[in-house]
Amino acid sequence: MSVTSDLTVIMKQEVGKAAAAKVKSDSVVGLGTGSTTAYAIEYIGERLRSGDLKNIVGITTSFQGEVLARKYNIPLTTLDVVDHIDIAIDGADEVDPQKNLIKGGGAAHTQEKLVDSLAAQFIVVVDSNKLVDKLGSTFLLPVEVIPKAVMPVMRRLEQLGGKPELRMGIRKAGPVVTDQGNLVIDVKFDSIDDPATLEMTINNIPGVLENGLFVGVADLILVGEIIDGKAVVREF
Ligand SMILES: O=C[C@H](O)[C@H](O)[C@H](O)COP(=O)(O)O
Repeated sequence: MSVTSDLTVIMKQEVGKAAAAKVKSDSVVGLGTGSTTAYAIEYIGERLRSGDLKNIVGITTSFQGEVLARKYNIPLTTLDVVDHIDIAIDGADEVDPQKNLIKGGGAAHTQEKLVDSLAAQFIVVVDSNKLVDKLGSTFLLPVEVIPKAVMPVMRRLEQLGGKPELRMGIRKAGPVVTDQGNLVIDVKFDSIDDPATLEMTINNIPGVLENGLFVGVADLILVGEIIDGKAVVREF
């Protein structure tokens, strides 16, 4: 492992721990997806085990989250059963200064948007590499589509100025299939000037289930940074 990736892991751990510390007893907790949230789930599990945290239930946003929650003995519920979520913790692929996000690097953005947007408080956990001045600068925008809609949606995304490509699996011959059984188109936009409009425009294309723009959803961003060789967590 390189020095850079070692530091990234430390930033992710610290920010995950800081988010887990914000969970209160007797609450419903949205559990996001990804390598940073995985640390938050682990630390929530540790707090439950030590007795520092009591009587919480989690709502997961992916198969990955479900496996981790079970591993750390976090009781789970669903949105069929509860009518509110007190706090949700989730990662992001890009965060802009207005707290708008691109998510979906793990193809989980559809369930994530459902859970994160229902939470009374949505906390985002990222390392400092995820901060951008403008969304779309470093990351492609993920769009989940039903399989039959791939070609028409790609053509429409091109008309909107994007360069779409179907997400292919790593060590899998074929496309990535989401937890809902759909496919993901990743789109490069040269400049996302109006994320709110783009989010709505893409979601209006027939066959699109959800895209990875999260505009006006996040309440608090926790950023893991390395300052003078030490990991610190900054909030905004
Ligand atoms: O679909 C995946 C999610 O949106 C993740 O929360 C996002 O990709 C960030 O993941 P990580 O913390 O692994 O960078």
